[in-house]
Amino acid sequence: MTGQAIREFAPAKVNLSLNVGPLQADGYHPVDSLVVFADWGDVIFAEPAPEGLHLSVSGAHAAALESEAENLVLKAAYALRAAAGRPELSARIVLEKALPVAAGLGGGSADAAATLRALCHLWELDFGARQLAEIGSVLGSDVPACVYSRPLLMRGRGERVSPLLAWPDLHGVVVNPGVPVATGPVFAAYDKTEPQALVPGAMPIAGHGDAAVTLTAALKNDLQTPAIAMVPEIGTVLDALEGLPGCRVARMSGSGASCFGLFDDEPDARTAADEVAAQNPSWLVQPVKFASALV
Ligand SMILES: C[C@](O)(CO)[C@H](O)COP(=O)(O)OP(=O)(O)OC[C@H]1O[C@@H](n2ccc(N)nc2=O)[C@H](O)[C@@H]1O
Ligand SMILES: Nc1ncnc2c1ncn2[C@@H]1O[C@H](COP(=O)(O)OP(=O)(O)OP(=O)(O)O)[C@@H](O)[C@H]1O
Repeated sequence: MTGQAIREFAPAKVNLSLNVGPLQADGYHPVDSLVVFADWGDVIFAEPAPEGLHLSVSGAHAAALESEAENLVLKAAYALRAAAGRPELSARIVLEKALPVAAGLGGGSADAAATLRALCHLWELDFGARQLAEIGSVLGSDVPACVYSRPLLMRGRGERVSPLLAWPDLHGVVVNPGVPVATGPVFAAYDKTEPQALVPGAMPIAGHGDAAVTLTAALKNDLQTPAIAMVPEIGTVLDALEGLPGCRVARMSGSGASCFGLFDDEPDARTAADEVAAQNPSWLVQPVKFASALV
């Protein structure tokens, strides 16, 4: 990459809560989810190229990805070019893949959203966040949320996002047991559990961390029980998090297998992360801050 490269952070998405309604005719489920983003994620670099769209992938989890043509980064680049009506636009893109793949952290969606932001800048296109979210919504249900990458409510099948203006920073630990989980089969397993009609949640208001953690503790993830039935390691991770001193909430994110624990402050979260990592050396354990000013 040259000095002209645009850098965009692609933070991990965590669903603090996830209510899921019954399967709709379009093959998707209505959701109501309180979503936050971590100071941990992938990075996208984009720079000018003489012609075409080119991607190279590096980083700890690069090997888990399929062909470059299937990568959501290139799909996002093509979608943006089409939306702009400018097929001649070109770029060289590098993805540094730090997030585990198929982990419930929205990594592919985060990469797609970061690509939209980076190329919009590189190509000097006049699209705002709302338009980028709309362009990205066909690539994945989590892409609109990832375009904003700040605390928000996600509704519809993921395409309706409402950023939360007064949600505080929170400290936590994200743990992934190393078992990839495909999203579709977890929703399908949920369908066998007689889903209830979705009751829209109220707009959460929590000006300080303690109120936000208390509010989060009262919520749930409807996919957690079916996911644990499919992947028992998720239950083991939740038991480990719940047993840590100072853990106020332990829950699965998205369709799993990643889970998070919330703690009162950063030192508590770091101590807990060290302890769970020491006891489970094969797990990916990451202390994080869920923050608003990430992208
Ligand atoms: C579980 C969440 O991560 C929560 O944020 C999202 O709802 C899923 O987001 P995603 O991974 O971007 O999902 P997509 O790639 O759009 O969809 C994968 C599959 O999950 C199922 N799916 C996804 C989203 C949704 N609201 N209802 C669904 O039933 C569908 O079977 C779909 O074919
Ligand atoms: N850049 C990318 N990063 C991750 N996965 C990608 C990417 N491009 C394509 N994919 C494909 O997308 C699928 C989902 O991967 P991802 O890591 O986004 O899952 P996830 O974290 O479970 O997502 P979600 O939380 O949105 O359900 C995988 O099968 C993967 O091969």
